[in-house]
Formats: sequence, structure tokens, C-alpha cells
Amino acid sequence: MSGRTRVKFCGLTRAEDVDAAVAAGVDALGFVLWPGSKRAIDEQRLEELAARVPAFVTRVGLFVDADPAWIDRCVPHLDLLQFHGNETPAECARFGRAWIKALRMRDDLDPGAAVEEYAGARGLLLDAYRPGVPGGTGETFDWSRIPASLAKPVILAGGLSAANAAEAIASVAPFALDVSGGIEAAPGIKDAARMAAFMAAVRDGDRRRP
Ligand SMILES: O=C(O)c1ccccc1N[C@@H]1O[C@H](COP(=O)(O)O)[C@@H](O)[C@H]1O
Repeated sequence: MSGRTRVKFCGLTRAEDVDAAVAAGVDALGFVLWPGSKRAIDEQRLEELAARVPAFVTRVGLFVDADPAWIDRCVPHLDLLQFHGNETPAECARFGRAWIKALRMRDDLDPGAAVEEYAGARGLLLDAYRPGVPGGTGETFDWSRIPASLAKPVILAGGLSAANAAEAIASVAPFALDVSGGIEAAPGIKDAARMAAFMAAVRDGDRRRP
């Protein structure tokens, strides 16, 4: 798949960061709705932040093996669901919202098999694997493990920043990049300059995209 690389910034917790991300030109904003994260927000904050997001910017809710009742409460404020735990395809599909599945690239993981298993996903997010940590590790993985052609849009995540975004585009040619730690001043506190630099790096990578 070629064309412009889409960008998702994840782990927004503050109104000013939402505004700065939108001003920087982001395509999607992620809200961490897993209480184990330093970037977690509650239902009231989700409602406040989601209401600031303009049309044509996708509001993504990130869940890790969540209680379905919690997801049901969040869904009215979200356009897309991102599942980062051990959710089955049926569990991902039960909320009446488009969804993507995050896969942590453990040595024995076969992304091709996952494409078939998660046939209803709108994309597969590929992230680094660290035992016991569901995501947001700030670590990259071996991008050469990603098959050249997968029958789903690939969203590349894990340890991205302005320093390696263009290289990631050249190596993987993903549909989208997803970044959290690489645009932060501290966990959950985004940095406007780092967000702008990330978008500039993506535009630079797109000019040289394979
Ligand atoms: O950000 C979190 O706290 C988080 C918690 C649990 C699962 C996923 C989480 N974040 C996602 O992790 C990847 C990579 O993050 P990073 O750029 O390496 O910091 C990204 O998809 C976030 O959406």
C-alpha cells in the first residue's frame, strides 16, 4: 500500500496536547483506557478530550483485556477501538465500532497467521514485545520481521520518534505510524515541539517513500 503515511499520537491526557496534536496535522488520537498505564484517563476526561477533536481526526480508545461494560461506556466517545491484550476476534467485534488489533512481536509470532485470525480488523498494529508489559514500552523491534505484503494495513508502533520515523517509512512502508513515548516530555505529557518534529519527519519520509 503506498501514499501518505497516516499518523496516530497515543496516550493523550491533556486538552492542550489534543489541540497541539491537531494543529500539527495528526490523523488519529489515542486515549489509553487501561488503568494500569501512566497515561490512563477516566471516563470524564475521555468525554472532555474527545469533544475537542474535530471532524476527520479519528478518536481511538486503547483497551487491554477490559471489562466489556467499561468499553460500552467509552464507545460513544470513540471512532475506533484498539485492543492491546489477549482479546479474541469475537471479543474485539462485539461493540459495533471499527477496531484494530495490536500484536506484540514475540519471536514466535507470525503476522501472516494473525491477519487470517483477526479477519475483521481494520488494521494490525505491530509493537515491540516485552514480557509482562502490554505496550507503550518505548522499544523498537526488528522491522525486517514484517512481511513485505500483508493483507491488512500495517500500523507500526514501538519506540518511534522524529529520529527514526523516516527510516521506519523507508524500511516498512507502513499504512500508519503510532507513537506515544517519542513525543512526550513525561508519560502522558506530550511535547508540542516533539509532535511537530514527528510530523515533519513523516513528511520527509513520505517524500522518499518506496
Ligand atoms: O501507552 C501506554 O501506556 C500503553 C499501555 C498499554 C498498551 C499500549 C500502550 N501504548 C501503545 O504502545 C505503543 C508503543 O508506544 P511507544 O511509542 O513505544 O511509547 C503505541 O501503540 C501506544 O499506542
